[in-house]
Amino acid sequence: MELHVTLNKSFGTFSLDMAFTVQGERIGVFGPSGCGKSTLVSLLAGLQQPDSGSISLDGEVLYDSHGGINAPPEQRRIGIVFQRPYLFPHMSVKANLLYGFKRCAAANRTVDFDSLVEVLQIGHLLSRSVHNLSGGEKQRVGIGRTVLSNPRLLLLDEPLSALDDNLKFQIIDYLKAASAAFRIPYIFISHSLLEMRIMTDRVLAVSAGRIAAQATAEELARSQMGRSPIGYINLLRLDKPRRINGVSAYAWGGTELVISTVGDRPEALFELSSKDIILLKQHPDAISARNLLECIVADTFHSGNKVGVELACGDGKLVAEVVPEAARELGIARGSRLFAAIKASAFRRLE
Ligand SMILES: Nc1ncnc2c1ncn2[C@@H]1O[C@H](COP(=O)(O)OP(=O)(O)OP(=O)(O)O)[C@@H](O)[C@H]1O
Repeated sequence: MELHVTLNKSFGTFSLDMAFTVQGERIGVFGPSGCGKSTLVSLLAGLQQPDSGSISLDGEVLYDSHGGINAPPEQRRIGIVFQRPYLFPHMSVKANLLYGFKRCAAANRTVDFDSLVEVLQIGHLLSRSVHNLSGGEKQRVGIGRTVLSNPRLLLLDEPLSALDDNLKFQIIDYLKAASAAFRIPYIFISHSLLEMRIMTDRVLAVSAGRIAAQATAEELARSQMGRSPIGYINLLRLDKPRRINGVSAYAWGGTELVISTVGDRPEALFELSSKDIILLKQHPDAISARNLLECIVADTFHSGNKVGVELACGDGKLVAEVVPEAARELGIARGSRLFAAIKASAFRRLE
């Protein structure tokens, strides 16, 4: 997918003024509340008209204020998944799913109904009314209805914001699976950097109606580390826990991580903040932290008033943060050897 955009739109004191070109299949639009993310979505989809500018998607001009081009939403073939799915209350799940499909020109119908139902695991819901579906089921039906309208681009407008953590990760898997199965690129909109890192390859960072940066989510996470109260979040997918004395030990990077959460799942995603890793120059005699990892400094970076330290711990990678004075005292430089101490309780299970 290749998108060229130049857009201007003003409402009262707010003005959106964006110009960008972006290529890829998993694009993110990241920014705080009120920065203009949803306005961008509605301008791209043709739900609102810009004051001026142009939009071209894969070489096709959808909007051009100079050329007098303004393709209506149905011709743009851009599907939107909203924070809350607007399902038709008087229709069954199946009728809701088929709504967009029936309106889509036969030549554009590349998404097969049965395959979609399987990808989203909604076969058992088809004859149900939408009234008593759970939040996660509703969202799956909403995704299904949008995907079945056979869009060439999906705009995912904060589709996870109304869901609790557990459900969020289920829906992430369904969104990724549907986009991959039917080869539909997406633009994922969110104020969550964590979601950006899980869902996207390239991110447009938006601030006050402007594109502040275009980067990978990883680059953004590192650049925000020193300014963020939660630091840099290490994401660790761990599996096959062993239960020992009320804690779990997961194989990781050729060693083991001891985590105090005892889960029932064979595999889970954990987060660990860069703030929760203590670096030591020498092996201590004894330490209360249950994890003491021998590491090599793979890289360092500056972020705000902190130094980020990328650690290679066997085959595993972690990012820790220290103040510059600590970096000097520890002699931190690429290739230096350190110990990383992490409490078993510092890991938080995300799914
Ligand atoms: N139709 C409108 N009329 C007047 N102001 C509007 C209109 N639509 C949006 N705005 C204003 O434009 C700004 C950007 O709104 P927008 O909904 O695009 O932000 P957002 O980044 O999506 O925020 P959030 O994450 O909270 O949904 C806000 O200040 C909003 O109040």
